[in-house]
Formats: sequence, C-alpha cells, structure tokens
Amino acid sequence: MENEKILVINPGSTSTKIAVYKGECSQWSESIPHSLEELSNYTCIYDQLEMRKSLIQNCLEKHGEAMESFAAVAARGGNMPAVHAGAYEVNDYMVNFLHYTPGDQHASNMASQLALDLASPQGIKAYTYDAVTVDELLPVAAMTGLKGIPRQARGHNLNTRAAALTFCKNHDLNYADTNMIVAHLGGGITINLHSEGRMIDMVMDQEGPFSPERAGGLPTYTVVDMAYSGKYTREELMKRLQRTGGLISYFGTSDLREVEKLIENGDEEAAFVEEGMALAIAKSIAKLAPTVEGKVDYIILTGGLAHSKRLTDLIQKKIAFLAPVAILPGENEMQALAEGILRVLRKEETAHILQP
Ligand SMILES: Nc1ncnc2c1ncn2[C@@H]1O[C@H](COP(=O)(O)OP(=O)(O)O)[C@@H](O)[C@H]1O
Ligand SMILES: CCCC(=O)OP(=O)(O)O
Repeated sequence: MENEKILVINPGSTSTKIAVYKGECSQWSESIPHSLEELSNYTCIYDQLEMRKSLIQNCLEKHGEAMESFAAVAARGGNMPAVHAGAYEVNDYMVNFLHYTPGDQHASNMASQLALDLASPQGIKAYTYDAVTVDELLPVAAMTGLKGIPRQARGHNLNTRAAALTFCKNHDLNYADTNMIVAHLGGGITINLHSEGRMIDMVMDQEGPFSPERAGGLPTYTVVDMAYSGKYTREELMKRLQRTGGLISYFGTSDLREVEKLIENGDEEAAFVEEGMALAIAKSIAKLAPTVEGKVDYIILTGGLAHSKRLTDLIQKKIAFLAPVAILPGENEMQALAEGILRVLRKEETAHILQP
C-alpha cells in the first residue's frame, strides 16, 4: 500500500492544532493554546511564524515522528485570492500572497508557509484544502445593488463541504446530484448552497445571522454612521463587528453553553437572544432556496453550536418546512484536511496550482 501518512497543521487565532493521520484514521492530535498575553508580544500575525514552527517541530519530536515518514503535509487555507474548491499545492506565489497581500489578517495565513518549510526539505508536497476564499458563486448570485461591488465568497468551506460530502457518503447519495444548504454554526456563522457539485451561493458572516462573535448583517446606513461617529478607528470597528459582536456584545461570552446556563436559571433576555439567533439562522438558510428554485433536498447544521439541542430544535422548528434537517456537530477541520489530501494522494482528485 502507498504511504498515506499525512501531517495536518492548522494555526488558529488562539491555538496551533497539529494532527497525524494514516489514511482516514487520526493517530494523534494536539491543540497548543496561545494566550492573549503570549500573542501580544508579536506586532503582526506573521511574526509568530518561527514560534509556531518550533512548536510543531517540538510536538513532532515528542511523538517520535520524523518528517521523512510523511507522504504529504496538509495545511488550512488562509485568505488567498478567490479559488476553486478542493486542493491546492502550496507554492511560492501562494505563500507570498498570504504573507504580503492577504484579504484579511488571520493566523491561518501562516499555514501554507509552515507546511512548505516542513515539507520541502524532505521533497514532499504541502497542500491546502477548501480555503475560506473558495468562490463558486453563480454570477447572478454574486450581484449586489451597487455597480462594481460584487459579493466575494468567504466562508467555513472546509467544514461545510466536508459535512456535505460525509452526509452524501453516509446516505448513499451522489454529491453532484444533491442540493444541500449547509450552515456552519461556530464562533462565526456562514451558510452555503451546494448544487451540481459546487457551492453556488452563500450567506457570509457579515451578511447573515449574528453568532457568538459576529454582529452579522446590520443596517448599512447605521454602519456608515458608526464608521463616521469618531468613536472608532477602523480596527476597533472591525473588532466590534467581527470579534466582539453577537453573543459577546449581549453577555460578554462567546460560549453558548454559558448563555444556555443563564436560560436554565430563568434569564429571559438570554432566551430571547438565543431565539433571535435561531430565527436569523433559519431566515438565512431560507434565503438560499430561490437560487435552486426551492429544490432543496437537505439542510445540514454543523459547527460547535450544532452540539446544542436547544438551538438546533429552535432552528428546525422554523426551517423544517423547507427540507429535512440533518445535524453533524463540530468543526471537523483536521479530519476534513486529512481526507481532502488523501483524495489527492489516492488520485481521486487533482490539486490545483495557484497562479498570478
Ligand atoms: N455542547 C455544546 N453546546 C452548546 N454550544 C457549544 C457546545 N460545544 C461548543 N459549543 C459552542 O460552539 C462555538 C464554537 O464553535 P466552533 O465550530 O468550534 O467554532 P469556530 O467556528 O470558531 O471554530 C462556541 O460558541 C461554543 O460555545
Ligand atoms: C468566514 C470564514 C473564516 C472565519 O471567519 O473563521 P473563524 O470563524 O474561525 O474566525
């Protein structure tokens, strides 16, 4: 049998996740947390590169893993230019783009450089899979009402596409023949519509429901007033909308479990806000149905919030009229990366090459 051992790396805002897979099976995984205090020593995110690399190397050494034993390295895709779904071979153009001109600053922008640095001395390849910038929107779905301002897709594609593929595999369905709306319910929420094997429409975190961290879609004129109020720098306003909106703005926590504890203790505002979030999620799911003229076969709820029966019950009550609802909780990013690159190693998929 061919070597199917894959090193998976996923640098996130608050942790570096590392895992080793043989085929579909995880051998071990670790999530190394980074405190705010530790990260505040770095002026910009990319300055953390050497620190994160040594952590990964130490972790591999601790587990007795030699780099030459791997068939490939799989890295979370960062804020690349608009790309296709699936695998991309990490190359210098990708690494430089993510270093110097990414669409957004995020720790995942370092992933491909880390992967390349680990893989290339051994002559093995590094890949990303289903980056956040996969853009397969139908031209008509990408339109907005302001000429020259199209929608540019950005979502939790690694998890949503893996959830859609897993659901089809488990139910003996052909992915390319099944219309599915998949909602990633995590710290941020994005929802996409899968049809004819592509993600042809979506609701982004900045357009749709509020979430634990995100304010979601706000009335645009109000946002303009906020931006010109003199109260915020651009960075402060972005943080308010992207990282300290949603549940954090109401309760000071992004942990839905804590909000649900308040509800259990009779907090009416907490119950009202959770119902509001469920309604906003259901409305955003429904918003994607016209793109396939209502022919939605399944709705899938995934991500960390999908562990909450209270939340998924509320959503189902409001949206089950549209299509059967399946729940695949968790963010499953490490497994999705490993399985994606495994398909490349098994020649079931061909990796794309990012070019200028
Ligand atoms: N058992 C649970 N019940 C309710 N909420 C949960 C549960 N487990 C995780 N969560 C919530 O899921 C969210 C994180 O989801 P996740 O998909 O891991 O996030 P991200 O998209 O940021 O990676 C947090 O708000 C967390 O409180
Ligand atoms: C919207 C796609 C990427 C993203 O925002 O990820 P997090 O929710 O993990 O920050």
